Amino acid sequence: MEMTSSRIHVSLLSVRKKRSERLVERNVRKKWMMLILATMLLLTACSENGSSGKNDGGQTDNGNAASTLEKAKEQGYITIGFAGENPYAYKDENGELTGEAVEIARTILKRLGIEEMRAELTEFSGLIAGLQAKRFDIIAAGMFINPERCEAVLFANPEYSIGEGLAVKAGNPLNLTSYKAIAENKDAKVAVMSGAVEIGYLEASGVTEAQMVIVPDQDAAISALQSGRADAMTMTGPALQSRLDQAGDEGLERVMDFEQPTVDGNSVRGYGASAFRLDDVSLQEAFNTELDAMKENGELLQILQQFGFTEQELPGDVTAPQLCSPQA
Ligand SMILES: CC1=N[C@H](C(=O)O)[C@@H](O)CN1
Repeated sequence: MEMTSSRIHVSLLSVRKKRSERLVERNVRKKWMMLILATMLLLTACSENGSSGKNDGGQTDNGNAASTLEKAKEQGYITIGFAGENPYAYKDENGELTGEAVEIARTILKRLGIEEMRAELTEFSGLIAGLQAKRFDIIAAGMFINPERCEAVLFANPEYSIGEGLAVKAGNPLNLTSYKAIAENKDAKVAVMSGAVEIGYLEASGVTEAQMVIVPDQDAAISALQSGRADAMTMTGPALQSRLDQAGDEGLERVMDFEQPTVDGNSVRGYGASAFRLDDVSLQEAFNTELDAMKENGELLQILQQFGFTEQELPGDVTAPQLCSPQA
């Protein structure tokens, strides 16, 4: 009897042991399943956050917690990058930030619920890098839209359109009336701002690197002309006129019969716009909606006119996607 009871006890023990082993196995399996599931979820989240955010049409802001637009609304301000170039974006004699790009952006941002605009002065050639590095959230400098820049930033639609200008010493001693004329006189030197589209236009016209005096900003361009380091300076027509007016130097003059440059047989008329980071699609779309309304109701022209632009300089129906396309 005793024998039987001890056998029963042993067999009960072994049944319990097996049951507890099965329980442990089941728990281990469950933990593995949960681990695999968590890894899969983590990988999916990482791949979504890691997407480039590049605007390839219809894509929204990437999976970051809050978009730049939402953050700006929440904090009540947004920072713009500008290059101190009259009449696009500059500080006036009272130290107030203004210019066509600034006032258009200010009006639109207010309508988007962003009351305050802060500003970061940056050399023109550093604007795109500054935007990408998040030193500011918008470039408001009247920057021209072109396919190369569209690879790096997301442009709003253009707010104005303009041609180029050339200034020389009074009397135009070297008879420089076009970029081609500069190219043909290898002794002639032209001052041009670093990072500006004019460098490409000059190259396309045959002007060599040695003929270009590359300067960091437009003040340095006029200084180069005044000091004789350059025989000419080039920049957009309105920027050129504003520099000449400000300098009031009788020793300089604007070339009135300047022949606008062409690249590949096409006129290089520039279209200026605000620009955002590539993944700030919601900000760009909201900005464009307000800009369209301002084109329609005449407000855009009113702002442009305050800075010397006329109806001729309105951008018409030209859009950023058209100007970003290499065939444009
Ligand atoms: C308003 C402006 N446009 C040209 C550009 O976008 O490169 C340059 O002339 C710099 N300033």
